Amino acid sequence: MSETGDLYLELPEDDPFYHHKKTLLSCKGLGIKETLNLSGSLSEQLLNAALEKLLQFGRIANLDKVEVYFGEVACTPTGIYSVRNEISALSWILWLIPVSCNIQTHAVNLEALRAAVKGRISEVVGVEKEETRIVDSYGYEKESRLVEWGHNNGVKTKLQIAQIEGCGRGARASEDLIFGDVALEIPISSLSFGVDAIMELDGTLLLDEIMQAKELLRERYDELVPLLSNHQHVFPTELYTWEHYLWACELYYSNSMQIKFPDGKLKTCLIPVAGFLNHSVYPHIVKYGKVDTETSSLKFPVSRPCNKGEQCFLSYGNYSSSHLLTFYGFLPKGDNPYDVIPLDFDVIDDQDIETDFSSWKTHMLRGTWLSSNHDIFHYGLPTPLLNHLRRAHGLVHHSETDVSKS
Ligand SMILES: C[S@@+](CC[C@H](N)C(=O)[O-])C[C@H]1O[C@@H](n2cnc3c(N)ncnc32)[C@H](O)[C@@H]1O
Repeated sequence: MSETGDLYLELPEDDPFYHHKKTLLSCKGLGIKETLNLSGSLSEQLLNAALEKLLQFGRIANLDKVEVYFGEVACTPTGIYSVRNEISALSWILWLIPVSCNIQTHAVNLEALRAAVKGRISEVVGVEKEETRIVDSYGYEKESRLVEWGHNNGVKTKLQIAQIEGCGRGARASEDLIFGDVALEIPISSLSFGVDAIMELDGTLLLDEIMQAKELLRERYDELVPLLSNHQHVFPTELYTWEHYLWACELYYSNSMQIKFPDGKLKTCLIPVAGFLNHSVYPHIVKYGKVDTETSSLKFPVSRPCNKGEQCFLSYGNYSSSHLLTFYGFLPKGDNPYDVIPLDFDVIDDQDIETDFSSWKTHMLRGTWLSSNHDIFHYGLPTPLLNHLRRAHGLVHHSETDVSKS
């Protein structure tokens, strides 16, 4: 925000879908850099217009691969691409609006804009909310002991563990949470279960299970690795270490999260308490995974309100329902925008494709098998796929299919 009351929006050049997003922005009459003037006294109408422009930009800036691919056709009449995208776009806008400003009129406008964005955040999920039936709170001793261990080791949480119908255990808000509230904060020192944390489980069946599982993994590793070392050219020793093997198993057993540490390294961690958070296509927590260097902790802020007693959901990632079923053993409720079928086509021999950055090299279709709407025309064919098919049949020259020119 400048002294003149301007708010600057910019699509970062290192965005992995920069060229596609640039094209989508231009379809909306927007550039990769936009300025929003918030000076003077703004009428409600002007403020709404500013919010719409911010949202159009924010939605496109926050699209992921699948959303970019279906960008044109997926956008609903309300302008929403997906619940995940809408939540990310609105929270991106909130981070962008400065919290303070010396000039009184600008400050009033900023406050009104923040209030309007917060209003939209509360409305995003609306009737699609996931209903949660709590079976029991803190019903099991070992979960309570883990939470207690967390408290003693600097874990701060506004969540309670509960037995939830259809989800096993889950986490629910122990107080009303609004945008930006940190639902869970784990100190860097507790980002993986150490020996002392595991020893908290002493005397429980869970500890036996963990120890047995670890022993079994070690046995399997000890059996396997000597065989691999006979074929070093295929299985280089440095890749088949005990640490790498454990890492793969942790992933396999699905409770881990990929966390970026202050040294820039990505590590797979089993995070206490966070491991109780269930997944939803209408998540509360979407922005996590990087250690905050100022506090040396990992924070899980909510991006939409979660009322006291409501189950607090995380987004595990942009996974299809079949992936969630295969690797996590459950089907998410509601229409999952990541239910897509990848399509494999031969590359078309067209020189323009090499130079056109906004051309797709892989394609996909929306999978309707798990959707509540099986109507064949509900999703339609995505524009990049149609363009590819037209080019393959020589119906149109590649450059003519550029959406910005259509
Ligand atoms: C990280 S754990 C979450 C805590 C887990 N519910 C428990 O009882 O320990 C991931 C597992 O939770 C379950 N889960 C996560 N989200 C779910 C959902 N929306 N519906 C049903 N089960 C879910 C799946 O079994 C998944 O493999």
